[in-house]
Amino acid sequence: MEKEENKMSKEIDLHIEKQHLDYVIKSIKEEILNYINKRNKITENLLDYRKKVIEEYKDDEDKMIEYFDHERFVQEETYKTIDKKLKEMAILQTSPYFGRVDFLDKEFDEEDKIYVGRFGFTREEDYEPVVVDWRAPIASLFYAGKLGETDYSAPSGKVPVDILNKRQYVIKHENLVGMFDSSIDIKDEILQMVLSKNAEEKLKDIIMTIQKEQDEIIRESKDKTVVVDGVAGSGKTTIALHRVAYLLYNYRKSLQDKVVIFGPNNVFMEYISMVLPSLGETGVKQTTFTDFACTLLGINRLMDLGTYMENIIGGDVEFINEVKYKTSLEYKEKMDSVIDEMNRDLFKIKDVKLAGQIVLKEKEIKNLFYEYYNYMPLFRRSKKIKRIIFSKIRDVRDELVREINLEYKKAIEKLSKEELELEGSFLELKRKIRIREIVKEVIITKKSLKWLNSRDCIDIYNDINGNKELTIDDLAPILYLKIKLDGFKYNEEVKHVVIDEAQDYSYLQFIVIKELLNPISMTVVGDGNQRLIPLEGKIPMSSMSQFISGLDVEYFKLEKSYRSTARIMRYANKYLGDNSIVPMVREGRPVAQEEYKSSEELKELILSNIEEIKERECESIGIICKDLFDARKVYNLLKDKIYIKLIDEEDSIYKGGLVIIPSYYAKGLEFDGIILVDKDMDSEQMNKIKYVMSTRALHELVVLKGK
Ligand SMILES: Nc1ncnc2c1ncn2[C@@H]1O[C@H](COP(=O)(O)OP(=O)(O)OP(=O)(O)O)[C@@H](O)[C@H]1O
Repeated sequence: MEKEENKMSKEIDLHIEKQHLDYVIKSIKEEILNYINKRNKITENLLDYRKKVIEEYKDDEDKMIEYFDHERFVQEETYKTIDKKLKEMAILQTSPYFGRVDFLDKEFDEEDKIYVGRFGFTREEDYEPVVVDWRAPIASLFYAGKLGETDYSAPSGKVPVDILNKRQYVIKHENLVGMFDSSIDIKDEILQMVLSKNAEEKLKDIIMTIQKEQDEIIRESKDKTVVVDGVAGSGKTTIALHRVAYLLYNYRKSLQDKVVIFGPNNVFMEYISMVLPSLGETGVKQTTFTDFACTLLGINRLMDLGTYMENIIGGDVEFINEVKYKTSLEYKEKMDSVIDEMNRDLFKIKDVKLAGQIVLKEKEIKNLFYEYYNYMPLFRRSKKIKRIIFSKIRDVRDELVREINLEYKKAIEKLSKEELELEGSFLELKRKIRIREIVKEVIITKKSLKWLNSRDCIDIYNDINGNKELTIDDLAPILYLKIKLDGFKYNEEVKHVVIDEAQDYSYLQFIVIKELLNPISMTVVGDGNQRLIPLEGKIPMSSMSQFISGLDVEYFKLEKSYRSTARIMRYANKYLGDNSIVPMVREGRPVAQEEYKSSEELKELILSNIEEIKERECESIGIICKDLFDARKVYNLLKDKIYIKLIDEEDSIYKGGLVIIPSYYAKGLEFDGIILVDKDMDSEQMNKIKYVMSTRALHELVVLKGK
């Protein structure tokens, strides 16, 4: 009986939900028409107005040009908003929402409910939203842990509520395909479904299944700098991008076009390029530190990432030691001491003379350098002081010329008419010669001021660096010199900076980003265990607040991987000497381990494993080798047997399917199945690489070990 009743009530519920969905979709469709009409109206109005203007100003070309400029601006601005709204509604129309929260508003003692979707939707004549944007403050109730008493942060302050129920929907092509109620964790069932799917070519958004610990980071206040240390696959990149979407939605006026994202390489930048557009956000600058710095510095020759990583992975001791040194705090101190020394000694200050006359005394110049303009960066100061000296030289020159002219005037005044006829032109010539001499003296004095010329910071750095080929580690120190010596500034306003794979950043990289871009806050995500670049001591990102001032830093940890199965994570953890139990959503197949003795055996093993993995419906398979040298060898073994793509340079684009990739380009990417070619001895460095390699796998991991 009870069962019957339950079934009945479920059916009624489903019916009500279906009706609600129909209502929402109908409303969206009406609103779309409404907006299209609006668009047409605006075009009509603009055309009418244009006609009038053409009539009025037909003889005034300037006015016409001015009008068309203005019209284009008005059109662009109005269409931008309307088009954005239309795009959002077109997406909402097929799947308007994915969640619902029923709650008691404790302030008004009133029951209420919200439907949460990818974008917000309110009918034009209404105030109450039909669908609430997932980024709106109240939508946080959907992502908050359990049912019961809690609150959310509204602009007016915290609002206490009692969550009564949460429901999650799967809506596809306007149809309600599934519906789940939950009293504990609403997202479990859907999460299982999402995670068991195959990897896609590009990273995707996770708005339907954001977890509580992730949501807290995404919704952290805009002035907080969040530093997230999370295991591989815990969603760090995804969270960072969702945080950007969240911040832009809630603080659009102050943040639009003022967010910069730094990623590790261009393969990765391409891989993440769809997340923000799918969340309706454009205009976010996405770059790598290398591209950013090289453009600013005008550097076009730099050791490429491949060669750099090969040197490290190949165990080039001298190179590795240099990397360690250049990324250390000690190197920053070295730059500081170079700057101090230049401040003290670069300019050998002396009296400036013109035609034997002192223009400016050494003491006066020193005073300008070390007292009056001491607050300025050295080369800005020297330029300023040079301008002052030049102007003083001009004064002295003018005075000397004035004296000569006066002397000449007096001399000719003394002459009689006859004498003037005889000597006048001679005296004039003499005057001109003397003036010319003064001009020559001015040129000499100006030339003698070479000691005041500033030096190019890249040249200064090349001297320090022994003119070696520049690598990525040299970019931050050069920028640092430019900031401190030239007073170099970035010419666009930036309010928020995201740094992904931040475990690889050096002290100076963080410092330079902060000083150049001067953001109010940052989102910094990384995983100490994935640092492939050698390092002495702790990774800088974990102590950011100690060496960077002016940021309100909050540290977070994420320990659950959503990418890999529990078995893959347990296997990968062994490379770190970590046997901790990993809480995981799915157990997965066992990790396969096989040995090979020759290239021929390796080839056969790879081919048979590809077959098997494909049979289990994995679509993307990555064969990961430690470096490019190995990757090329494996590629040559396979290329005549199967269609396979080698990712061998930073500009290669990953498009899913079957690829061979060196470990350092695979950072941040993921594949349904991974075949890990392991032919090296275990060392701390190699183990980290193997950790990165194995954690790229979602469902299957095969390790082929060379004997
Ligand atoms: N809450 C979630 N719901 C569904 N999928 C999720 C969730 N969190 C993360 N994922 C998925 O887990 C995978 C890993 O996410 P992501 O690449 O952001 O992790 P990461 O921590 O940056 O990894 P890595 O350290 O390897 O760079 C992605 O496929 C992402 O979509």
